[in-house]
Amino acid sequence: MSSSGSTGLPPATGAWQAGDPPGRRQWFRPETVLRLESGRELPGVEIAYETWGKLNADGSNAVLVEHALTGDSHAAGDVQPGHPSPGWWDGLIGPGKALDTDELFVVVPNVLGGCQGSTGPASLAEDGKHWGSRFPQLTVRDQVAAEIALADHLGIERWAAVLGGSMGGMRALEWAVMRPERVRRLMVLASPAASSADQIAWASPQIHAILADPNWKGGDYHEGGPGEGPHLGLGVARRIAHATYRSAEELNERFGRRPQGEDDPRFAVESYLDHHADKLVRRFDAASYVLLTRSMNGHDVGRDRGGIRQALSRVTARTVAVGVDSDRLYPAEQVRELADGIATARYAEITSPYGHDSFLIETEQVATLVKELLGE
Ligand SMILES: CC(=O)SCCNC(=O)CCNC(=O)[C@H](O)C(C)(C)COP(=O)(O)OP(=O)(O)OC[C@H]1O[C@@H](n2cnc3c(N)ncnc32)[C@H](O)[C@@H]1OP(=O)(O)O
Ligand SMILES: N[C@@H](CCO)C(=O)O
Repeated sequence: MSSSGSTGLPPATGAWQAGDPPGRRQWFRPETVLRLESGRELPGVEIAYETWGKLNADGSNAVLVEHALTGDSHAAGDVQPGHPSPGWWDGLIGPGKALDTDELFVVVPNVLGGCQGSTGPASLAEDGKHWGSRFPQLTVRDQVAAEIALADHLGIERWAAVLGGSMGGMRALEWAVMRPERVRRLMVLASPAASSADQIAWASPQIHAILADPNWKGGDYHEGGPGEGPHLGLGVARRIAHATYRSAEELNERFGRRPQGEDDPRFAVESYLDHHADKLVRRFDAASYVLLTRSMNGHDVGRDRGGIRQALSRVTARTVAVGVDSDRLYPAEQVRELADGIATARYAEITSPYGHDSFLIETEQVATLVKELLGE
């Protein structure tokens, strides 16, 4: 069982918490200390991950799926008594599905710095106390470095495919740049080669909302136990973020100017954002949210590699970069530019009213693209 302790949250409804049955989760603990891009060292790393299917004899059927900001290793569902637990890419992973687990060995790690089993600010450090503010800032490359150690541990020399959306797309792309020889195919969904000023700007009020919450306590709130975190700040952050994850057209069409109810003074769209905020604070740690958001802000494949073009020229994987026509956070044009920079890439576009979240919602379109890529 992981040494990850309380995430400082109210009781979770859907996500794994210390004390819950681990389900199909497994933990990998590298024997060596992880040396970070910053020069700092991170000891006691644990990576939680889940797998579906079986690795074949020559190790050629392994697929890595990288989750987005608030996702986790539970990409495909399973049902345990008392713990029915759907996965966030259920429609894509399973027997006979686009990622056919009768044929493929699908691996989904929880990102390093996250709060769903892998080591992060809410985990216990070697002194038995929560890392809290002492947890070092990570880069996307640090997160991939931990996953490279996991791949070594699992005996996977080369992934048949690495796929990810949004923050997961950043890790997928870094894999293909850092270890081109280990990535045969690559799918990057709704994700850029480098975070833009606009994306960093939207992240800024989210981070400040959490830091301004008196329960943030400089990042050292975890000792208070569940219920003591900066939930108000995290909820505000989620409201801002969730609005950027959907398109203006969808929100206007779906909610209009409708009030939530006769006795409820909120607009329906406000109630909708409140609901998503409430759900997130019950399943996610605010310090992980801040850390991962900063990792995304720092994402730039061109850093210390002679620029983006130079970095992308390293990629040898058969690549599809997928934009969403209604994505206002990671605009399709930015994803097209990414595809243009990779000699072995093509660009594809999801047509949807749902904005950035379409990579989680438009299962049929994503499935078609996945099948095409795996057939190449
Ligand atoms: C098991 C887990 O926890 S999964 C963890 C991993 N999760 C992830 O990786 C992604 C996180 N989730 C998300 O990003 C989003 O929830 C998505 C993209 C999956 C949601 O996509 P959609 O299916 O389009 O859902 P949508 O945004 O319409 O939200 C539906 C919810 O809003 C609620 N809702 C709709 N209108 C309103 C309203 N006016 N007031 C209040 N609530 C409302 C619905 O009741 C529904 O609630 P529920 O999810 O608790 O059942
Ligand atoms: N809804 C997604 C969007 C982030 O890309 C998430 O919460 O992870």
